[in-house]
Amino acid sequence: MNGGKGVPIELRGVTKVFPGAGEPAVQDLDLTIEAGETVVLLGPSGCGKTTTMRMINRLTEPTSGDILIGGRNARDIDPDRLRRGIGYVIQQAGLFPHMTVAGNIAQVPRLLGWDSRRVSERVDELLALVGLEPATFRDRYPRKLSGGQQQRVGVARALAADPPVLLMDEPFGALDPINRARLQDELLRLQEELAKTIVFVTHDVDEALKVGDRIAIMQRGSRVVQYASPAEILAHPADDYVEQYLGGGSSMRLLSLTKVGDIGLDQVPHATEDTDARDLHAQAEADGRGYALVLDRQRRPRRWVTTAALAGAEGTAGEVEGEPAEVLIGGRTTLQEALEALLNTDNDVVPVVGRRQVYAGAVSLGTVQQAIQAIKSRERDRRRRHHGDGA
Ligand SMILES: Nc1ncnc2c1ncn2[C@@H]1O[C@H](COP(=O)(O)OP(=O)(O)OP(=O)(O)O)[C@@H](O)[C@H]1O
Repeated sequence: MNGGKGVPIELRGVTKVFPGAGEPAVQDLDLTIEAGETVVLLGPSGCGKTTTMRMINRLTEPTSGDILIGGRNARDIDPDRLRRGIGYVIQQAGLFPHMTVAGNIAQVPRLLGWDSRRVSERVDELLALVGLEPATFRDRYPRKLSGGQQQRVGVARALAADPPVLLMDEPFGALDPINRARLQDELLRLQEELAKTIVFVTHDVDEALKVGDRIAIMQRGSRVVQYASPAEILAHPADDYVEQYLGGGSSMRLLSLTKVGDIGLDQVPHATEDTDARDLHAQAEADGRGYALVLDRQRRPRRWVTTAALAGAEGTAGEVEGEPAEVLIGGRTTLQEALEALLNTDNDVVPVVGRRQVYAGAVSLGTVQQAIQAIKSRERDRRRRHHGDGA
């Protein structure tokens, strides 16, 4: 396996029976993970998530079945070599206490025989990548770091040799909620850049929904009850077990998953400040909402004006008095955040801006509601098609 972008992983009929155990920890598991995808294994304690993950890097050997990584059978790859191509992050980082941060990160590159200059450049690059100032952190010992910092170093270490695959076993499980959310955000950012194939174990539903491209919801014996995107799982849980596991609030969760830039936006009457006020007035009248948005010449939202103020105005739209449009949201804002913004302004819409704050549309309560309904019906159709095809 060469470094770099993710490769697919395929589990075929994988079973693991631990010696002396009554039932298999993993039974006849089939799972396909696409290249560059983050797949979350989600399920209750003891259902077999960790065992499944540890078979991918051969820390645990399957009793039967095949695991293909980038098309090659893991069984045919020397375990040490295999593990150098697979970054592994565990809860509480598992850093070596007697080694500095740099020493910990440099482990695999040194094993690979990189020269010391290349190693130290890589260490600094990775520290910066995970948000730690290299000069401050490279020579520290793990005990001098907070839990969140240790976990960042753990991620840097796993990425050291640029492996195509990352296994993350409850990586943020020991962190407080704020640091946990922060590291989840960082992981999403990193993944956008690196496109590794990531297998991520958690039993936290919100974490799974946030970081997963797809989620495998498991029961005992690693039996997969549903394997689908977060939106599909929320819109259409496969059965009562999944529904219970999600614990309700599916629509609320869809709000926190969906980005404003991905939904159909509303349009409010709008014009740039050099437009004739009468034109904007005509637009506002036709719209009937009672207000319009004036943009500056770069099309950035500037102020709200009422239809009444526009009526009879003779000059340009920019000369009409109004309230400054202070609350704006970007396309990467979640619907949940957009709702908060809506609740915190006196207006019933919030303008959405794109690059360079250019006006792109607006969000209202109605827009949010329609978006959630659209997601649900889209997922329903997808499901129907899927079942139709499979019949
Ligand atoms: N080394 C082992 N020897 C014997 N049994 C084991 C071993 N490792 C795991 N098991 C058993 O296999 C089953 C699955 O364990 P596993 O750790 O994979 O579950 P998990 O879903 O990751 O749980 P958790 O969320 O608590 O980590 C459990 O019944 C566990 O007791």
